[in-house]
Amino acid sequence: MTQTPHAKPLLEDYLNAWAGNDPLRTAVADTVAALARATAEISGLVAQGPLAGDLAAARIDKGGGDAQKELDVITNSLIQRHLTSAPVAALASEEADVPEALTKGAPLIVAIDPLDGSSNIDTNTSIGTIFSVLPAPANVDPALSEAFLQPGRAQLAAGYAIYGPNTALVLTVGQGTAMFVLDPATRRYVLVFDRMEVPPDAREFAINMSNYRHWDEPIRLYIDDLLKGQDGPRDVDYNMRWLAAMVAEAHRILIRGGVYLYPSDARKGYISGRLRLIYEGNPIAFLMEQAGGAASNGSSPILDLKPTSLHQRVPLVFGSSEKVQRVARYVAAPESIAARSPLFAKRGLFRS
Ligand SMILES: O=P(O)(O)OC[C@H]1O[C@](O)(COP(=O)(O)O)[C@@H](O)[C@@H]1O
Ligand SMILES: [Mg+2]
Ligand SMILES: [Mg+2]
Repeated sequence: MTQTPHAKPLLEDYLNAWAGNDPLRTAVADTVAALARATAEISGLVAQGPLAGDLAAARIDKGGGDAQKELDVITNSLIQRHLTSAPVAALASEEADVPEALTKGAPLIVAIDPLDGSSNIDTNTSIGTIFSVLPAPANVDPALSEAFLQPGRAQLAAGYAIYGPNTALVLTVGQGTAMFVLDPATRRYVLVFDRMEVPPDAREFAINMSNYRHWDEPIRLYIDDLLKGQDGPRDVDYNMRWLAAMVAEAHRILIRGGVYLYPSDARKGYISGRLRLIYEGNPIAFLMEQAGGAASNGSSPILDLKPTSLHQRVPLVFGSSEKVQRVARYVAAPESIAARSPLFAKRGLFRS
């Protein structure tokens, strides 16, 4: 007798099992399913590359490193179109100054980075989409920016799609971080990992080293100590990666561990780093915490921050919790770092 292989759960199965008969959860499940359909369509477009036109063509340069590309605009309107049939009252996007009103009276609002890693579009390297699902607040018009100024802990779901050699969707609805892969044959997302866990002891860091001279002293000292490898306080050699798309770094860290840093620096426009709190920092932080990792602005957990404006930037450190905590110790103790002598370089606070 031949055995029928167990069908692998689809994203919809996972969402339905989680939602049960709960109306709010069902709304979240429907919204995530709509976002997933949007990312599957984006994946098809990205796979065509230059055959789909000049997706990297420049649109407007908004400054602070945010040059808008053709694909930023296309993905933004595509996601908006998919969300019109979901229970979403308003959509905020990196690509729009103010939120867009969608379905009146709907219980949810969504914030997105429709295309993360725009500088990778024409190089055939990984890019992604990031999303954050929040409750529509009771007393504020959901289409106002104020509606989105909720701490990351209020998120009901968050995730990203990564368009790499395969397309994966990584999601949390607050019961761990799950990973789905888009089956190219069926165009459905299939569950691959139910509960991802950031491996605690990877020896990899991700930071844009070209900004070294612009960083504050604690970040320079932290990275200096990693670079010293076996001869320094960490006692082991580290490897460095920089993929220029945060989703790709987050994906690697969820699978292999390590730490990502985009700190504030002295360049014009980078006083609070580069990443946006509401639709980049918060969803990634939720995914990291749900996978046993952590995310901070160098001192406080990202999810505890109360946003003050829709497109607010935030210094961002995420990955294994032990590494995120160590960065915070460097940031909290600049005097002792400045005071340390070569004698103490291999012992004490910075070795722990
Ligand atoms: O070019 P830089 O400064 O290293 O920045 C790379 C960073 O910028 C980002 O691409 C910003 O995202 P967008 O492409 O959505 O603007 C991050 O994902 C990435 O980590
Ligand atoms: Mg981005
Ligand atoms: Mg973007």
